[in-house]
Amino acid sequence: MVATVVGAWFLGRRHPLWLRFVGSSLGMGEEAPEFRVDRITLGSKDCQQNAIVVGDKTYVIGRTDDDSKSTFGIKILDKLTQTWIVPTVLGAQPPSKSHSAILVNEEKILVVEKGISLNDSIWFLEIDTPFVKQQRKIKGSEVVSWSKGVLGVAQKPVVISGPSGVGKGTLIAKLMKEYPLKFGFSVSHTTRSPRVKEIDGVHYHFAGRSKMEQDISEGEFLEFAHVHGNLYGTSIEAVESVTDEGKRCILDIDVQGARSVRASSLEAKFIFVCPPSFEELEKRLRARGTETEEQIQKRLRNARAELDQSNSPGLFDHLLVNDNLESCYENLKKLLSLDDDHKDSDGCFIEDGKATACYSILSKTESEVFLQSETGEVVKGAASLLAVDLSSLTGGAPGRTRGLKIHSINSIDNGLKGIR
Ligand SMILES: Nc1ncnc2c1ncn2[C@@H]1O[C@H](COP(=O)(O)OP(=O)(O)OP(=O)(O)O)[C@@H](O)[C@H]1O
Ligand SMILES: Nc1nc2c(ncn2[C@@H]2O[C@H](COP(=O)(O)O)[C@@H](O)[C@H]2O)c(=O)[nH]1
Repeated sequence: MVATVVGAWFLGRRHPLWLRFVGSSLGMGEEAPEFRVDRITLGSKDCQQNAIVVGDKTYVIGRTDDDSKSTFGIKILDKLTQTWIVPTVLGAQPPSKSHSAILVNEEKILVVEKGISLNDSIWFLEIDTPFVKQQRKIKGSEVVSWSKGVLGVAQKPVVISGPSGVGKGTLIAKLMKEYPLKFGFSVSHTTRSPRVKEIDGVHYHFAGRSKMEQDISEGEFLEFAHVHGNLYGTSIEAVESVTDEGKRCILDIDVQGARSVRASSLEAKFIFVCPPSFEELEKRLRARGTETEEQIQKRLRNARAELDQSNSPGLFDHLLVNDNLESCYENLKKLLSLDDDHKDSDGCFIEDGKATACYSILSKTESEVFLQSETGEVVKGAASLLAVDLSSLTGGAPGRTRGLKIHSINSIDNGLKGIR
C-alpha cells in the first residue's frame, strides 16, 4: 500500500521527494515500498496543513495560531460528494506546534509533533478505529479522535465483575494493600449517594446525572450502565491515569459494563466473582448494612440475572468462587500471575526521551515509520534518524495508543545509505 502525504498547500511551495528507503530493518539490497513524502519548511506562523488521502476522503489536519493559542482543526473532504465535513474531534489534542503526518493504515494517521519531548511527540488521529466507529454510531455524525502514542506495553487491565455483595471490593482492597505499586484502581463515576466513609475521588467520583450524561455523550467514557437504579461509568481518564503511572488497572464494574469493555478496543482480563450460594450472598449483603431493605431486594433480583450471565460465551476469562476469603484471594493472585516477573515496557532504545526533539516524517514501510531530525541536532542517545515500530500497537483505552517502540538508527551513514 502506498500512503500519500500531500503537504501544506497553503504554504505555497511544495517539495515532494520521491524516496526509496533501505532501512536497518530491511535486508541488504531489499527495497522498501515507495512513499511520497513532502518535506516542507514549517516556518509559517499562521497556518500549517497536512492533507492525507484515505480512499474517497481527504483528511486535512490544520493548525492555526492566534495571539493566545495554537489549535488543531480537522476537516474532511468527501471526494464523492465534493463536500467538506467538520467532524467532532474527541480526546485531548496534541500540543499544537508544527507537525508532520502520514497514514498508518485505514484506521489512523500518525502525527509527529516538533519542538517538544520525543516522549510526547507521537500522536495518532484515529479516523476509523473501533472506538471512532462506535462514537460515530452514537452521534450519528462524523467523528475523529486524538490518541497519544505511549512507549512500551502496559499490562492488560483487569475487569472484576460479580453480583453486589459477593466481595469484589474486599478482594480488590486486599490486592491494592499488598501491591500498592503494581495495581491502581479505576475510580468510577456514579450518580448514587456516597455511603458513610466513602470519599469522593477515592471510592467513586460522585456526579450529578446531567453532567455525567453530558460527559458520556462527549465520548469521555469507556463504558457506562444503569445499575440498581443509578448511573455508573468508567471514564477513559480513570483507566489511563492508572496505566500512565505504570500500574495495572483494576476495574470493579457490573456485567453490562464488562460487556461494553469487551466490545471496546481495550484489551483486558475479565474475572467474574461468584458467591458459594445465593443464601450466603444475601447474608453478606445484609451484614454489610449499607442498603435499605428495598435496595437489598433490588440488588438480589439483579444478582440472579448477573449470575445467569456469568457463563455467557466469550465474556469472562475466569470464574472465581469467593467462599473462604483467604483462599479466594490466593486464587485471584494466581490468575494475575503475581509470581511472574512484571515486564512493564520494552523496546525503547532512546536514552533520553524527555529531551526536546524536532523530528519529521521521512518515509514508511509496512511496520515502521522513519523520522529524521530536522535540526541535525542529535537527541541524547538517539541518532538523527529514528524508526518508530508500529507492529505492536495495542490500542489501549481510547485516548492512548500503547506499544510504541522507537529505535535509533545510530549511524547516519548506515541509515541513509539506502536513500537515493
Ligand atoms: N469470603 C467472604 N466471606 C465472608 N464475608 C465476605 C467475604 N468476602 C467479602 N465479605 C463481606 O461481604 C460484604 C460485601 O463485600 P463487598 O462490599 O466487598 O462486596 P462487593 O462485591 O464489592 O459489593 P458491591 O458490588 O455492592 O460493591 C462485606 O461486608 C465483606 O466484608
Ligand atoms: N458498569 C459499571 N458498573 C460499575 C461501575 N462502578 C461500579 N459498578 C458496579 O455497580 C455495582 C454497585 O456498586 P456499589 O458501589 O453501589 O455497591 C457493583 O456491581 C459494581 O461493580 C462502573 O464504572 N461501571
